[in-house]
Amino acid sequence: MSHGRSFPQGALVGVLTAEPLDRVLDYKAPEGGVSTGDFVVVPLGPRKVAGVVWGPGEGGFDPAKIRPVAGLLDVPPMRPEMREFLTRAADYTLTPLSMMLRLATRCPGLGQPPGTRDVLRRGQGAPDRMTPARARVLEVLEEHGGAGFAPGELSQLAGVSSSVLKGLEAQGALVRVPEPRDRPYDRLDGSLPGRPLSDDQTRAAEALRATVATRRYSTTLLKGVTGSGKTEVYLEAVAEALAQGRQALVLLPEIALTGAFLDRVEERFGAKPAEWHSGVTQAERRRCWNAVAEGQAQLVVGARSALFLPFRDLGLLVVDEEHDSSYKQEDGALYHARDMGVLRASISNAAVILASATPALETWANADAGKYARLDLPQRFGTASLPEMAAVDMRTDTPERGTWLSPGLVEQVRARIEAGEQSLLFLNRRGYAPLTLCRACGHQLGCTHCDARLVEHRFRKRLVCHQCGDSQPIPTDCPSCHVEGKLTAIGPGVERIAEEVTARFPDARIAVLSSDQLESARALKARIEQIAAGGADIIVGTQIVAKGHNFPLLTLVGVVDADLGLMGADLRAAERTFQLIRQVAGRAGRAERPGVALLQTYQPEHGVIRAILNGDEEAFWRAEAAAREAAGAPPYGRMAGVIINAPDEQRAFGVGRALAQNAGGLTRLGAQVFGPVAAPVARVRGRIRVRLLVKAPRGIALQAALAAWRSSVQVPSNTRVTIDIDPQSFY
Ligand SMILES: Nc1ncnc2c1ncn2[C@@H]1O[C@H](COP(=O)(O)OP(=O)(O)OP(=O)(O)O)[C@@H](O)[C@H]1O
Ligand SMILES: [Zn+2]
Repeated sequence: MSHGRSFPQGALVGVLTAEPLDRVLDYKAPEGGVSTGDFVVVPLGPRKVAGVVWGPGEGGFDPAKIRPVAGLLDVPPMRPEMREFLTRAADYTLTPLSMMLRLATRCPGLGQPPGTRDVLRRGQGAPDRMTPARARVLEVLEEHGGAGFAPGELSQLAGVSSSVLKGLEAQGALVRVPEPRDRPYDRLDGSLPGRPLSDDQTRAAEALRATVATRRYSTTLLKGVTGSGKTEVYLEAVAEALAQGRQALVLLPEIALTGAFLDRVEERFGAKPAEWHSGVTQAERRRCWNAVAEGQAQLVVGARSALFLPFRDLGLLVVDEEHDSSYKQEDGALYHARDMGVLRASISNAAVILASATPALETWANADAGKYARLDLPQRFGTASLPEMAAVDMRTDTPERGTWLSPGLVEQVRARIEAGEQSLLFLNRRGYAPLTLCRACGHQLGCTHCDARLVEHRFRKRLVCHQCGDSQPIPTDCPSCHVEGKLTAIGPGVERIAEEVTARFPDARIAVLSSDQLESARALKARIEQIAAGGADIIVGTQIVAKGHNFPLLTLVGVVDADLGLMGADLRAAERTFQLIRQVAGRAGRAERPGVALLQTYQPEHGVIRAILNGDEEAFWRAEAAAREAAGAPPYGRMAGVIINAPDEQRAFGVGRALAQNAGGLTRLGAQVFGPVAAPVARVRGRIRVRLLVKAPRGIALQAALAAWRSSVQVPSNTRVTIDIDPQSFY
């Protein structure tokens, strides 16, 4: 029956698939007809692939050759808002629509009926003997807190063959049980009372609730100093969305933060929300995707890709720590989750809350210009006060040779240990040493595939390339001159700071927190909870510790190298340094005991260091905004990066020069084109990278001009041209 379907059987329809074709393909509607938005299966060559009916077919092909749609998938149709969002996001980021659709259909087993499926769980039995492979399987189960896994997923996660699982199953250490797919989520109760709020918090919470209650699009910057209780406040806006019967999405920049957030949601609304990020199982993803589509999931906490979930009625989007650079997706579809989130919300009539203690300059400027509303929480919650901040002048308070901590900072750490308080030493550099050098010939150890130095990781006993991830054992003799025993580690990474601290305070309990420790989200959460409960005296960490954690006993933050971020020529060097150091300093003194943050620097008179210390944030943003405006830089001008990736230099520069010569369409609009030049990291995984940079005034149709520009140049098949709109990184 074709009743209610807009395309009756045989009608020509356009179907978008996630295959890399970059166009909508024509098919004939099947028996019963289809409507725009329906999820379908279509034949493509010899295969069958999933797709979405995008509208009427284009026609113009031999009708006899057009094949019919093979079937409909049992999934709620894609809503018009979602189609509009994908289209506009694709246009904005110059990404093929098919790639956007792929982001929006990342549901394992899309359209398969719920029913049950067999999963493996931990059983009562013990293995007869423990092998490393068996131990890994049990560890994975342990880490996921008793969740069941499809056998294939479990063997993949544990990196073991299916025979290992069979062995464990035979001994009863694993049991196979049927599990219903897509169990509904527990109801969140928005009417439960929250914690009593301070006056500032109440004011902000009421204003946010009001924006949600309008059921119209708006964006509000919630700027609150570290520890002011932004989470507590935006949970009130979530309560309002729940009261309205609409869905809410909270984006967090780091999986390690979701654990604490889930607990707070449970405490506030009586149940846990849905989760969407790389740390959840396939079954959980599927459950989340389907429950979001059906409107059964009321609240989702997730990583940036959660923006592409099929919400039935999104009423609120919160982007927590909105300044965080991890919201920019840096490969595949290059999009910024904050900006695309605002787009998505404006299409769905949803309210947006951008929460941060140190907003992105873009956000600050949008609030300053009145495009976004702004709410401030100027004080920490309760009796806690903001940490006192001071510089350690490394020119006079110089560390001993081969060490990195100044005598002044060491004394402060000692005092904290004696008082039973915690210290955090922050250095945004993973590994043991950023450079390994041969003292005999001066050779620096580099990656064979990339333009990058190898970084020593003593913990893993390997040299690692941070560009491509390749690693090798640490050699004993120099690969260039073959002299033995002359390879020397130069400069510190967190592991080296931990080594120094261990030598100075042999009795202290030291915790190293770095993103490369390959821990599962659950293990990391447990470690963070343990530290928060007082399980460490000294924490040594990279930027992973700067974000949003609450360590009540922490009263000292030492920034090992405050100058580190200031050296690059990056457009955002000042902004990033300011945000990172103020964030990490904000970990100190969050409970009753007051905190101190000490910045080791060789240039205490540097403008950015002074701004960080004196805490006059508005003055900093205003100065930074003025400098950007004078330079025509974002957000006052627009930028697009062009990255050409080719097997050799000739081809890369060939395409680059052709682009530069064809730039008339852009320059006529007032844009400037710089390059081609070899990228700062000119070789990655053996391929050559060349860049161009486009600077344009605001208010021109930049994307259209860029698209025309890109297609005006012949690109050899093994060469890729990527356009990065509003680039965040320039490597
Ligand atoms: N109204 C309140 N009642 C009780 N405790 C509160 C209240 N508001 C905040 N807190 C507590 O204060 C601490 C800081 O709150 P929260 O983590 O929300 O701050 P934040 O502004 O997000 O900080 P940051 O930007 O540093 O992540 C938390 O331990 C939180 O539980
Ligand atoms: Zn490499």
